[in-house]
Amino acid sequence: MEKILEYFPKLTDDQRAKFEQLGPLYEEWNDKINVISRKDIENLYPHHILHSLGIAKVVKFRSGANILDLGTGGGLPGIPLAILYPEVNFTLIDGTRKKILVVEEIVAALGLKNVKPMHLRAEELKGRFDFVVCRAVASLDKLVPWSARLLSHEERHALPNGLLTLKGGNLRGEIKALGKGAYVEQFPLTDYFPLEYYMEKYVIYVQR
Ligand SMILES: C[S@@+](CC[C@H](N)C(=O)[O-])C[C@H]1O[C@@H](n2cnc3c(N)ncnc32)[C@H](O)[C@@H]1O
Repeated sequence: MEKILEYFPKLTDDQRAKFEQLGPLYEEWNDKINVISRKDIENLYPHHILHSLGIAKVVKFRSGANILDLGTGGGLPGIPLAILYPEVNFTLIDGTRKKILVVEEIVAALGLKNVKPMHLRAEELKGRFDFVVCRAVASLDKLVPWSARLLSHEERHALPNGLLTLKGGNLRGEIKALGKGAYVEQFPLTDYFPLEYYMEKYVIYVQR
C-alpha cells in the first residue's frame, strides 16, 4: 500500500480505504479462484495494483468517460482504475465466467458504482469507448482489431482515443507486425515508478 500512496499521494479517504480493502479481498478470492499468480499475491500492491495504475500516468481520464477493460481476469487493471476515477464508467469484460464472478464479488464488496462486469469475449461486445485498457491479454495484432471497432469517434481527452495496454519485454517485433499505418507510442513505466520491477515494462498506446 505504501507504494500506492507514494506515487498517488492525493487519494481521498474513500479511495484510500478502498485500496486498503483490495488486499484482503484478493487474498480471499485468489484462494478460491486463481486470478493472480499465487507466488506473487504477496506483491499485490507493488506489482499488480501499481502496475494497473500506470495507465493513469499516461492519460488522465475525464469525468463521464467510458473505458473498457478487455480481458480483465480478476479485475486488473479495471478495478484499481475505477477506484482512482470514481466519475468514470468502466466496463470490465472477460471470456472466462469464473473470473468475472471474482470481479462481481470484489466490486460488490467495495461498493463500486462505476464498474460494470460482463462475461463476454471482446469479439461479441457492442458499444463505444474512449479507451480500451488491458494487461497481459494478447499480442498487439489481436488487440488492435478487437479494440478498433469499439473505440468512439468522439474525442474528449488530451490523447486521442485508442488502446492502452500494459506490456513488457522487447516489443519491437509486435509493434512492427502492426505495419506502418498504426500510430504507436511506448511509455516506459520507470518514468513514473523508478523501481527495478518496472524496468522494461511499458504502457503501449495505439491510436484508433
Ligand atoms: C492472463 S489473463 C490477464 C488478466 C488480467 N488482465 C490481469 O492482468 O490480471 C488474460 C485474460 O484475458 C481473457 N481474454 C483473452 N482473450 C479475450 C477476449 N477476446 N475477450 C475477452 N477476454 C479475453 C482470458 O479469459 C483471461 O482471463
